[in-house]
Amino acid sequence: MWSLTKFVASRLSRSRRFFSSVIPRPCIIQKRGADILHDPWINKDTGFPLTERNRLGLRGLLPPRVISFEQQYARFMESYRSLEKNTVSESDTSHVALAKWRILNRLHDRNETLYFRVLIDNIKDFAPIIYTPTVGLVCQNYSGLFRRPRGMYFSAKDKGEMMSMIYNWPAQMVDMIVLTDGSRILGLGDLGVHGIGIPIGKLDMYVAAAGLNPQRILPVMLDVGTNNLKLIEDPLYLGLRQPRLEGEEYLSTIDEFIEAVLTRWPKAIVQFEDFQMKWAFETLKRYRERFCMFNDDIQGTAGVALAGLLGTVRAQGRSLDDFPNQKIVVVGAGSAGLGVLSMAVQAVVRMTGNAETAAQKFFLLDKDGLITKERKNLDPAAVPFAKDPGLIAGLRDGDSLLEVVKKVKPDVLLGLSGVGGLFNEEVLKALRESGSNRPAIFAMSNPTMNAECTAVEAFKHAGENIVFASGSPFENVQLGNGKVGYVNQANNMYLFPGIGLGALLSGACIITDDMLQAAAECLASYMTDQDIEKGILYPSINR
Ligand SMILES: NC(=O)c1ccc[n+]([C@@H]2O[C@H](COP(=O)([O-])OP(=O)(O)OC[C@H]3O[C@@H](n4cnc5c(N)ncnc54)[C@H](O)[C@@H]3O)[C@@H](O)[C@H]2O)c1
Ligand SMILES: O=C(O)C[C@H](O)C(=O)O
Ligand SMILES: [Mg+2]
Repeated sequence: MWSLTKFVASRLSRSRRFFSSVIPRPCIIQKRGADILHDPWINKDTGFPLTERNRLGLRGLLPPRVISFEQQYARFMESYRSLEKNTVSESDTSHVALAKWRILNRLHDRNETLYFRVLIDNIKDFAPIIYTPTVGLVCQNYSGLFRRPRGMYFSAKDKGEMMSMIYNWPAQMVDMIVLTDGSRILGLGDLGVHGIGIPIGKLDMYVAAAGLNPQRILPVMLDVGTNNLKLIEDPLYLGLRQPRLEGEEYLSTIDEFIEAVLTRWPKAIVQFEDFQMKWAFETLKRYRERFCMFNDDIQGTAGVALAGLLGTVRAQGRSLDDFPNQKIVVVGAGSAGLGVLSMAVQAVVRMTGNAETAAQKFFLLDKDGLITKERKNLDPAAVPFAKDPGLIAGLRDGDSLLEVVKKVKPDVLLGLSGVGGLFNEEVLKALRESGSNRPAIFAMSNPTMNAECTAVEAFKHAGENIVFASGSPFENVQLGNGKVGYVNQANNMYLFPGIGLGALLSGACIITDDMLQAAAECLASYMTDQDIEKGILYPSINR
């Protein structure tokens, strides 16, 4: 009996392997009637054929005509495109972006199959709507836009209850969680519970770009209060109207949530997103050896920036071995800036075997200017990157960005400050004089308003020969003689879906620095010499 079972099982699994690539497997559902139409995971709207309407108790609950998936798709795209036609002036841009987000969001709430199909097929056009920059606008207006909840909300008031709450989530399995406490949403500051838009957008990218199962993802908001007074005073604010928890109280709340998640889904991967710097570093240190997690703003960003920096050396006509000789000024000593610096330094150490050389070529500024060893009360995470003041003649603690660019003459200016317009005309013109044959500008802060400069400004003031990348998307710039100034989107979206998918498929227990370094190098390696020569550092979003 045993061997017969084994024989049948082996036959079945072989035929299953053959057929699974050809025939879609049936989806067995317990629900019937209206419950199906209200479940976006299985709803097909008017697409249910008559046989299914009979079997599932849907007859009479839908208009009689069956509208095929393809017709529904075309109808959706037509309404979406008609919104574009209504844009008459620049000032309409954010209204139109929000209108586009609304119709995508309604589709998401109604019919996930169609939603993800249109998203995957039109990722280049739709990413700026469901993700950066429009998602920032959505978070800022969340209370007004809220119609239906998505994901889970745990709050400081739920202490002691989280273990049972986690079982309220309807899916049996969860592979990927994106978690935020809303304390630093893009460059928009503390948005409290409104920050849930970010985990939702990130997980949409996981499905669209990495093919994760949309029924096994979970966006989570951990609402520990907000220090944004405007929100606390708003009677319609949907989150806790109290100051943020601090210290042990804060950490024990996160601990309780993590314990609940890992009890129900021990293999779930957790991406920490948009935590203010102190908690971003603290939670990474606390959990990274204990379960499969990473901090996207520190580690994902670093990988994408490193790939861009490696591409830049090539674009300057130098060999990759020359990377350690690049002078790089990083503006912003927060979770993202420090993450980039530590990964870039690690890369140099790997190339040269010398930690001293590694630290020499990088210069770090925060809101108080250049950071040197003379700086008082420096955040411990920034200490390894503090400069020796005597390194370059006249370089002093607190030097302004303009002074630093003039004295250091960098090859790369990389902004993660969250301050729009920081790379002003004077700074960009000083970079032009740096002597680098092809200076690079990474204006990585999000959303668009917070970019350190626009693409047009960069090509205008720093010269047509630059390499340009920004965190939020900009159009390519038309230069003289019919030439094009290429705009790269240096955004962690190029890595986090792959990091999560890789961790999931490999069954990794933790995510190591070496894995992230490998991911960055892999991203850099996709680019051909022809792309790089044009100043293209990353694959197209469609790819
Ligand atoms: N492109 C991407 O993939 C990506 C990834 C992560 C973060 N970001 C963006 O980077 C920005 C910063 O994120 P973070 O998590 O590091 O924030 P953070 O608050 O931790 O750090 C901001 C840093 O900028 C410094 N700063 C502020 N004003 C400055 C000024 N005038 N001059 C120089 N430095 C100044 C602050 O002192 C601080 O060190 C945000 O806008 C975020 O959207 C982009
Ligand atoms: O969300 C993004 O677009 C990138 C990054 O994670 C950020 O915080 O800005
Ligand atoms: Mg982020």
